Amino acid sequence: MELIRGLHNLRDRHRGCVATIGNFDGVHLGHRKVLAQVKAKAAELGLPSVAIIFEPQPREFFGGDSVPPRLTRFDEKVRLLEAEGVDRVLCLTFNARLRSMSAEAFIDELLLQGLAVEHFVVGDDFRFGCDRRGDFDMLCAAGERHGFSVEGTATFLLAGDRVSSTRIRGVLQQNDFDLAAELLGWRYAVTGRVMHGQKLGRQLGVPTANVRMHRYACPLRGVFAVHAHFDGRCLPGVCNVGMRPTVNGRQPVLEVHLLDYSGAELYGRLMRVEFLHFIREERAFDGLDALKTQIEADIEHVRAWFAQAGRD
Ligand SMILES: Cc1cc2nc3c(=O)[nH]c(=O)nc-3n(C[C@H](O)[C@H](O)[C@H](O)COP(=O)(O)O)c2cc1C
Ligand SMILES: Nc1ncnc2c1ncn2[C@@H]1O[C@H](COP(=O)(O)OP(=O)(O)O)[C@@H](O)[C@H]1O
Repeated sequence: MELIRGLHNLRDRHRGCVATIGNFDGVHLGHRKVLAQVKAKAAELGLPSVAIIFEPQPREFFGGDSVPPRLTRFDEKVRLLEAEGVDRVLCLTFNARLRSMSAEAFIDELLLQGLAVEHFVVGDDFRFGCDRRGDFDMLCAAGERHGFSVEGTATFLLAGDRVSSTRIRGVLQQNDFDLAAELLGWRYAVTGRVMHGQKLGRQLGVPTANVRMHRYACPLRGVFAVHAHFDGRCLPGVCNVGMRPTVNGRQPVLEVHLLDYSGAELYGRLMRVEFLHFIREERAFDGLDALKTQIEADIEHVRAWFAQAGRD
């Protein structure tokens, strides 16, 4: 798989392909259907398949309060797209320039000059270009003029509803990790480097690996039973995702206490934290003693859950 960062890195050899475009946050089953359509057509035409994505995602560029939490960071998204067998990922930087690009320029610079697409797969509700003026009909008309075909994607349903990143965020917020895994095609996890915290954990007798999160973080809050993957190992743990009101935390953190771990320092390791089961909401405690008592109870709760679920 080839990752192309930005329109300016397109070369002549990238011309001629079957492409699709979107945020692909989560690379869920709906996305996979679209990618399967792209790959099938690419195979038929003997051309490479290309997924065009944005970084940041457009709503993150516009900012404000309504920015949805991410299901996948950029590198995870690219890894999942690669696993789906896409030949190329073209990542467009969503900035002021791209934002103000007209729909006509979008077709001309990206689809015609840049990629010379022969077939374009896109949802029939897809909007593009400055102020979202471009739509499916405009793409079809451009296709007829310039000799590329355009194909709409069918809505993909599972358990009666459309599979979408928004639906999956909602399912995760309800802590239904099994349904989320079905919709995603993978078990929801957050991956990041273990960084230094306030060193309070060890003092409390409960060391916690603090995992760096994406700035548009994670849709979850609370205490969970998790599997932590690092260095090719998978260990059970208890995880808190939240603001840590008891110690006046300022921003959301994700921290994992590994049950029965006494190995090497974890700082700097890449850790993947898979969510299995919701335990409770985060709370503000009246001091560290009360917090410590609760965390000890959480650890017992999680041990009992693993024992009953037979999952560790
Ligand atoms: C299982 C678990 C549950 C936690 N629950 C809460 C909570 O309800 N409220 C809170 O303020 N902090 C909670 N914490 C976070 C602790 O405040 C945190 O682990 C402690 O401050 C250590 O931070 P450090 O890793 O930066 O040293 C929890 C931590 C763990 C491991
Ligand atoms: N069972 C464990 N679970 C998580 N981290 C552990 C465990 N045992 C030792 N550690 C180490 O302790 C560190 C966390 O200790 P802590 O006092 O909470 O420091 P910090 O505030 O820097 O996270 C981890 O990054 C890891 O290197």
